[in-house]
Amino acid sequence: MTPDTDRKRIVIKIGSSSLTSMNGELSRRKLEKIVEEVVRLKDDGHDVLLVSSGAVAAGYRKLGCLTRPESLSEKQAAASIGQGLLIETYSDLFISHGYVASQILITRSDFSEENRYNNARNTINVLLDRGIVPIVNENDTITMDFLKFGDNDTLSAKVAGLIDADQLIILSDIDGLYDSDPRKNEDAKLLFEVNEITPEIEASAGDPGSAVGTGGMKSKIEAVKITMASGIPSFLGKSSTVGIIYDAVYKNAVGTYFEPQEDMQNLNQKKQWIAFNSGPEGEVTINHSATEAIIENQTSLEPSAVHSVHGRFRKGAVVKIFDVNGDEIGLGVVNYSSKALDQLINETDIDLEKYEKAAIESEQLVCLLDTAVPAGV
Ligand SMILES: Nc1ncnc2c1ncn2[C@@H]1O[C@H](COP(=O)(O)OP(=O)(O)O)[C@@H](O)[C@H]1O
Ligand SMILES: N[C@@H](CCC(=O)OP(=O)(O)O)C(=O)O
Repeated sequence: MTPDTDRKRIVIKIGSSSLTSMNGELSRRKLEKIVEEVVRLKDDGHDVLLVSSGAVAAGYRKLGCLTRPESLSEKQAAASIGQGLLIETYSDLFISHGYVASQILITRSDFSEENRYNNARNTINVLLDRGIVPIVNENDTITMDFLKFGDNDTLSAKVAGLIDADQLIILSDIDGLYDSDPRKNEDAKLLFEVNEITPEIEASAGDPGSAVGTGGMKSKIEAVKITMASGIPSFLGKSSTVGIIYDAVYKNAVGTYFEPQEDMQNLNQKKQWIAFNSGPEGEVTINHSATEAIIENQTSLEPSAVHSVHGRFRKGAVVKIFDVNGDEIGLGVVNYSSKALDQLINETDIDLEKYEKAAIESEQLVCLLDTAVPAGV
């Protein structure tokens, strides 16, 4: 057991290609290998959470499909068969090593509601504190296409942020990020360390490499953008490399390490939720003089900063914030409903100072936004 200071929270994302054999069936041998490495980390005293794909891959043949289905309802039906098989296999394997696994199925709408987001964190904290290995997947069987995370890369980054993980390890069928898609360029070079997701890196990331993969390198880069902004180091490596998970934690693995720089954004949990999980309900355009406050200082704004209001939103909703040129400058939690704000800016005879004083006296919130996050973090 490591001393408590060395105890890390590790999120490991395992893609479909890392769990299936050549014919697309779930491979017990591959799961065994992953579980053995997780057990080594658990024995060292670390907390480990798995984000595991594989439900569709494990279920589609039993549904009677010869190849991974294209239609949403067939994928959902396949996941309904496969998710059970997946967890049963993991659970058996962990129990044989003396550990207990649990299943958590999440939809995007669970994360877009702040209370449910916080509740998910509390549940996972209890499980980790008691030594359980939570296994997370998207709740594929019920999620509508347009409401899906869609790929587990992004889900794993959001889960890493949710539980304030120390590291995210993404396992795939490739040994890291290359400077161009290796299927298209045989001279592509493996990048061992990345400190910033530049436009060149984004452009180098291509689609999935296998019939069972979903997100490809594109979604892995989207995921790493989230962990970078949250100050969480990430690693991308090849699942079939012996010892890869264990070695990645101790920085001995071959692959790509994504190391956030100290001067990068390090969003607290509230801001992470606003930036990556909330669904903005409306839009607010703010005056020129107020834009700096958001971009530079991420400070709150007073209602007098509002130029115009678009759409309907409730008090406490997340809204997109635009400058008067129509450029999106950030997101924020608004302390007024759209109706109240409309009234404030359209009532020409309103004495804002008096209004705000009265609001303070009656203990109402006076700032327009209580938390703001600049665009593009
Ligand atoms: N720049 C790149 N570097 C590495 N792999 C890339 C790149 N661009 C595209 N790919 C492809 O992304 C694939 C991994 O994504 P995916 O098939 O979705 O795997 P998984 O099922 O593990 O999530 C690789 O096999 C590779 O072919
Ligand atoms: N939730 C889906 C996985 C979707 C997904 O992201 O797959 P992959 O690109 O293989 O990690 C499943 O369990 O089949």
